[in-house]
Amino acid sequence: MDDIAMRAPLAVDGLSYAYGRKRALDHVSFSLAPARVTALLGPNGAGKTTLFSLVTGLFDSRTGRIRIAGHDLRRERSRALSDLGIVFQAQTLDLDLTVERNLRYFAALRGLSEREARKRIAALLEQVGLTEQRRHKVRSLSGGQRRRVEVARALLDRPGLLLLDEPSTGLDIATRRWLVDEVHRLAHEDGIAVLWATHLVDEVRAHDDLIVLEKGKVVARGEVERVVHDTRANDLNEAFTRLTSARAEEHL
Ligand SMILES: Nc1ncnc2c1ncn2[C@@H]1O[C@H](COP(=O)(O)OP(=O)(O)OP(=O)(O)O)[C@@H](O)[C@H]1O
Repeated sequence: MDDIAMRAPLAVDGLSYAYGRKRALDHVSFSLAPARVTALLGPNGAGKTTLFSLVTGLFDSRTGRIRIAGHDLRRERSRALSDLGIVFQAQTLDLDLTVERNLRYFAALRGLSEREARKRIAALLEQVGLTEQRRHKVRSLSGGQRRRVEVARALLDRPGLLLLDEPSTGLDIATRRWLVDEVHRLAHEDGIAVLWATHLVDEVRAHDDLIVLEKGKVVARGEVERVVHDTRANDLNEAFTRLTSARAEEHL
């Protein structure tokens, strides 16, 4: 790992993971730059969720290394995780609590003071357009509104790194568009490094960074335009098909 990667918002080096004999990640290495959106693109089963489980400390691997903002996840776990915000693929809010209560519990878990939490929650609810719904039970919100609450929750503790695991699954078009715009704004204006796992090519923008994962391996990495160019494709859709189906053929 070089010096820049050592201090990157996220640096993954030689990471492997297996479920029993099933290898899910195979020597994965990459680092993220601050203030950039990096799309982690891979077909179903490529290993995206496994990678997220390792980066969030849910799983542990003896093979390879993860550093968040320069802190080794294994040796300085709480410092490393304190810089991380995450939106999971599955819905993780308490449905019987109000929007505000959900956020306050999380703020307390993260060690925010009452005063700081109140200020931060008000600002974030404004930002995600849910001030009016703050006293509503989450159960009464639409899927899109729930996702907005989860984005607000991920940002409560001002993370330098934001992970989103297929966050647009099941969302309406307007919320999907909002999410893609909001995530880019957070990166470009607030300097957050974003890792966005998806299998939907249309959520990726030309100037984003890209990591293509296929069968647990990184098969392409770099700015989207560069990957498209290097694959001799006309667009990302074609590049993605080539990168992933070429691999599939190799395995036949
Ligand atoms: N608990 C498990 N036990 C055994 N194999 C698993 C388990 N979880 C995942 N796998 C396998 O590991 C590989 C990677 O799965 P993973 O869920 O990380 O991929 P993914 O890219 O997130 O896919 P998806 O887009 O479908 O969520 C797949 O082959 C999957 O079948």
